[in-house]
Amino acid sequence: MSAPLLKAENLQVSFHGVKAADGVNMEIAEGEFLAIIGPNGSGKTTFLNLCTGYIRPVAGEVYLDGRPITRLAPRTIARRGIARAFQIPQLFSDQRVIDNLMLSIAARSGLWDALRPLDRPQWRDEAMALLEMFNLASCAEDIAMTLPEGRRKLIDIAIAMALKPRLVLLDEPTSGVSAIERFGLMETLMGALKKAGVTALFVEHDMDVVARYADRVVVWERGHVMAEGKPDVVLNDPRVIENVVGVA
Ligand SMILES: Nc1ncnc2c1ncn2[C@@H]1O[C@H](COP(=O)(O)OP(=O)(O)OP(=O)(O)O)[C@@H](O)[C@H]1O
Repeated sequence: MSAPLLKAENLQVSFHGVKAADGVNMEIAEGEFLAIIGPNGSGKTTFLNLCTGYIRPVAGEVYLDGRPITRLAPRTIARRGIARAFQIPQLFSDQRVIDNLMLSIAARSGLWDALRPLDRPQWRDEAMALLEMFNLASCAEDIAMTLPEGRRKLIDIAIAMALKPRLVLLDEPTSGVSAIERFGLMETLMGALKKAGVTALFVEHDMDVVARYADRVVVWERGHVMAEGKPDVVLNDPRVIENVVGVA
């Protein structure tokens, strides 16, 4: 079996005595779509922060392709191939969608400066290709804040894809999106990631979304993994139903 793309080993971190990571061990294989579920405050977002360098553990390691990344800066981790989209989309809301994309591409290439034009043909072409990936080409000229939350979430993920990641971490991709829009959003999102060959780890509270889109599920409880496996098995585990599914 090939080495995992990402591996976490015995991660530990506390905030004011609360163990937000209490011996986290988990792996994700290349190409996998992995869902993280768990009650509020169980440490799911903390885990994403540990994987992306936003916080550092007091013990434990995170490995990407077998190399430790635990104490690297967020920018360095992003360059190594882990991109992230947040629960609340991190967009320049008063800018056009295409500008949001071009800014990210320009920042990645290290060529952006405020005194030179942002709209360059090669950045525009790449931005349009990213928007097309997520069926967003028709809103390229729209101001980001005028779009519904589902589209804003997709734009945020398209921006994350500008980093050409191998792994994307998605914190609640369907939160704030209506039940009607949710499956359309996930269909577009997961279809695009699969086509691009990108591995995905997503935190999710909607168990129907998890059941449909996750290859595997890990269940968080008080800072560690309490169960994992195929969605149809895990989501029917009485312990998971009692602690997570029943309260989601
Ligand atoms: N930067 C921080 N400073 C202080 N406490 C924090 C910080 N980050 C997380 N915590 C605490 O750590 C615990 C785990 O929080 P975390 O946000 O990781 O949980 P979660 O499972 O993502 O919750 P939710 O489902 O509500 O988003 C909580 O008690 C939270 O208050």
